[in-house]
Amino acid sequence: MNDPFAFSDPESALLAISDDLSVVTETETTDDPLGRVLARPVLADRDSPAADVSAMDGYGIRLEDLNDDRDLPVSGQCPPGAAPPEMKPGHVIRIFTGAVIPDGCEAVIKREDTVESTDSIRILAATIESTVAGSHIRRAGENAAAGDAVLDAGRLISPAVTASLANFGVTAPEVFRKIRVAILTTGDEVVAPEATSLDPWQLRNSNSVALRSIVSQQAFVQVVTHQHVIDDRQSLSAAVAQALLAADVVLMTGGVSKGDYDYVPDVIAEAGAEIRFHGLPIRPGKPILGAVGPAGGLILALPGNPVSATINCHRFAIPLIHKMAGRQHWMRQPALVTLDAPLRKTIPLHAMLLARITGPGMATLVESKGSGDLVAMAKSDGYVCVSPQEDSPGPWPMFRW
Ligand SMILES: Nc1nc2c(c(=O)[nH]1)N[C@H]1C(S)=C(S)[C@@H](COP(=O)(O)OP(=O)(O)OC[C@H]3O[C@@H](n4cnc5c(N)ncnc54)[C@H](O)[C@@H]3O)O[C@H]1N2
Ligand code: MOO
Repeated sequence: MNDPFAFSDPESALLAISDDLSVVTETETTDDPLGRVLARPVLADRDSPAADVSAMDGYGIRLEDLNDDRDLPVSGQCPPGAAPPEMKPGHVIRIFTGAVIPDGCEAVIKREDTVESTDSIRILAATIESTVAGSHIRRAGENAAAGDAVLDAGRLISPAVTASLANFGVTAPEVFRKIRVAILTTGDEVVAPEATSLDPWQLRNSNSVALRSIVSQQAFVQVVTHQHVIDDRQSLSAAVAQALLAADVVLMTGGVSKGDYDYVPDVIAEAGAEIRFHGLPIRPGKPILGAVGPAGGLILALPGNPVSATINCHRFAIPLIHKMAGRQHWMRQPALVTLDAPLRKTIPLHAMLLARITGPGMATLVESKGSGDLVAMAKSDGYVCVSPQEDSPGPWPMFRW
């Protein structure tokens, strides 16, 4: 591990390594696009809205018929889902939200701004004053004209985007293929979570589950393998080589610091990867290693301590995987929170501290015994990122699980 650090903060390390990672180019169409990354811009197939439509339930009127001294006869109905009827001069037409505006109709009056009788209405004086051409009318193409690009390539398909896709008739958009992730945990003391009779020197493999949970929250990730390897150099080399062939991203935990069995850095270098950083000024996670594989894949070797592995997978792997998945805006913009109290001590490192949301823009730190405290981590909503030598309550960025 190099000291001084190759980068002074997590963002610089992320930006530097991101430049060398390969970004997916292969595409596919999917009828289940939620959470995937759009590979091509989407163009409006028709004006949106397709015609002038009413924004309210009420009455369509010509401006010349707007006056306060008479009842206006209602000449007919203009419902949505039908071509608009003709509108006679000197009359209003009953119109409904979303219905197409008939020829000659210049404004819509909301029905609550009228006094309604059986076959006529009287418009309230204040409404007559305020009504202008276009009142409560949505104009054809005001959202987008046919042929306009309404969604850019590189957009994450959120629930909001699915609605827009459906509106423009795109049911199976072209998206980038999924990013393949391999998870390799290491350590002779680590046993499967199913294990029931453990020796005191054994512990269950929580890192494999944490990493899988974090990456699987992204619909554009496919976990192709998750494997546990003992601290044996040859087994580790074989597992890393295999993972690099099978996956775009290899996430490892354990064996990355300074112990006699910490083969991970050497094995990664021997696999032909270029190590961009080994050690960053962060806590937890100081021994973290980031490398770029021979084909531009990401290798992130996270410290074995469970809180460290979880936080740093979330902090480093997720934005980089977003970049590799083709997302245009891949660097996250976490919300700022203010803590309910100043920090008890300062450290010369970027601290990532487990925290719980207590209200809008407010959080409290979760008491924790350190980077092995999975009990504290389960009580947290995420972690706040505090700059070196700071003890102020913030505001600080908070990443939520
Ligand atoms: N001399 C030094 N020693 C250590 C340093 C250092 O800078 N100098 N850094 C410390 C820090 S910080 C961390 S974090 C750990 C990271 O070490 P490793 O990545 O080599 O991790 P291990 O030693 O393999 O394991 C640490 C800890 O985590 C447990 N573990 C490992 N894998 C799993 C898993 N899959 N699921 C659950 N728990 C796991 C393991 O049993 C250990 O208790 O190094 C410090 N030492
Ligand atoms: O990364 Mo270590 O987790 O600071 O204990």
